[in-house]
Amino acid sequence: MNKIRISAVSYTNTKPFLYGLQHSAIKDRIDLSLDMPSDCAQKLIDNKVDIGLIPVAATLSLPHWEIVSAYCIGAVGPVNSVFIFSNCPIEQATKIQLDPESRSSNNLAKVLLKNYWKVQPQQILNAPDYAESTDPLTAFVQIGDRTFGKTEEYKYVYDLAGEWQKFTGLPFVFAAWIANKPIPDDFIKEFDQALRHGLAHRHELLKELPQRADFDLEDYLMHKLDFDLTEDKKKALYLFLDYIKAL
Ligand SMILES: C=C(O[C@@H]1C=C(C(=O)O)C=C[C@H]1O)C(=O)O
Repeated sequence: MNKIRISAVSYTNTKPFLYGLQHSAIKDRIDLSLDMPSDCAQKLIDNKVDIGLIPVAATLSLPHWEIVSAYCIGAVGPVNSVFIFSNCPIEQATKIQLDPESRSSNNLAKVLLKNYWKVQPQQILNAPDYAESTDPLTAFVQIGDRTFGKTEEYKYVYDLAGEWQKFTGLPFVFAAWIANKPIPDDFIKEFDQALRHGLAHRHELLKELPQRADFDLEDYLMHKLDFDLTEDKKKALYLFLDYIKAL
């Protein structure tokens, strides 16, 4: 049988899932690539893979999509790796630079700016200096490992999963395991078992990861990230998609 092609996120947040896949027999049934989230989405849209751990915002670009796992990259409150960094209070920012690696968080920033902070700074895609701001009125979105240890560098720091929870009272789903075609039930079952195995072995994984003085990896993988795709998270996912459509 042909292998199932899978694109997963290349950040630390996905390492528990990778640990599970690599320590399960399913590794021989998959062809796995690691990509930045925007590329996970594009590969699924272009049918270069069958399943992707894709930013949920990208489902709006798929003619057909199905959630194939009970797990996700989510958070209940602050996630500690998805931020708007700013030199001024967000209500005063005139420009917001978006992160080219993101699809969900860029949209989450847009949804919150419009509906929660009720401001409309100019949105800048692909700014040459997208990962920093020296301008007093320019803020920027940043996701993933590049944000680790960066919260001391800017005067105003907004954790977007935390802000979403203040706005809606709900958790948030950044990325979910999504297929662009029907996947055999036996594969889905084995795949989810492997992901569950990885989540159950996060302490073993943490021993393999290089520790950092400026970021609490254990707190991040054990507490800040919340991997269960609960009913509340699904509710949040569909609400988020509705907000994006209304942008
Ligand atoms: C929590 C995170 O979630 C992510 C954010 C994504 C996005 O903004 O599109 C997509 C996948 C996840 O990696 C993170 O990257 O820090």
